[in-house]
Amino acid sequence: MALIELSQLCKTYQSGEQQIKAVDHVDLTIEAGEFCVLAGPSGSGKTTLLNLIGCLDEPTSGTICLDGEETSSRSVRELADFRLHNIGFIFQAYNLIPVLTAEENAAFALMLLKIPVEQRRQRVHELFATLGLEGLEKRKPSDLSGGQQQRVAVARAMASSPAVILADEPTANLDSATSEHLLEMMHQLNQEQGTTFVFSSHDPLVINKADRVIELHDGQLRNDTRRMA
Ligand SMILES: Nc1ncnc2c1ncn2[C@@H]1O[C@H](COP(=O)(O)OP(=O)(O)OP(=O)(O)O)[C@@H](O)[C@H]1O
Repeated sequence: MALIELSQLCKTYQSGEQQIKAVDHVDLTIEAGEFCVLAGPSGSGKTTLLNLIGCLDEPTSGTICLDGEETSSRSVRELADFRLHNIGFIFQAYNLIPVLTAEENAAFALMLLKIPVEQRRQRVHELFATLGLEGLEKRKPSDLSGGQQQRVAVARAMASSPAVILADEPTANLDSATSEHLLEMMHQLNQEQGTTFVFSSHDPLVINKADRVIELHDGQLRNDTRRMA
């Protein structure tokens, strides 16, 4: 069974008199364990599609099946619960909570999942070691560099070991060395833990690292290329 199955998916925005087809009849299947990127020029619908997959937005028409179940059959509460248990989201602007420390931000989903405090600390400790964030646990986001904030956002997305991580332009605000390091860590998590990654990006670094490149153009799926390992 496919992890993500999109069928004739559409999202149309109304902008004044104009209708914008941000996602236009997309059929797409993503299996568990894939490391893939939604590529395409600015405005091609990458973020919109990622938000639809992540249940952060609702389609105008068409269906989204996650783990065999249609999202439209779930209530808002069930969707939020599904998201909490199964999906990690890395936002382009990190979206860390400014009043919380790095470790509190990373443990946020674990807190919502009511994981005991010692287990939360242990998990965040492991992730911070993997992501090279040791010593930064007590810092607030404003006292971290862009790359460090991005890695805290990755730790937050990884903390509950979700089946899938959706990452919107994860390298957009990072220098190339930091981007490469981050991608290498994500690839390692994909290989070792089987976590599915879906990126949106037009960064060649991300596109070259992905095992599958799904190209969008004006909201439509143009090309879908798999690379042999
Ligand atoms: N909330 C919105 N209201 C109206 N139009 C929108 C909205 N969100 C996105 N759009 C439009 O939908 C289209 C797709 O936008 P989207 O952000 O998904 O593209 P993208 O490929 O992620 O672009 P970028 O690479 O610049 O982030 C664009 O024409 C955009 O202007």
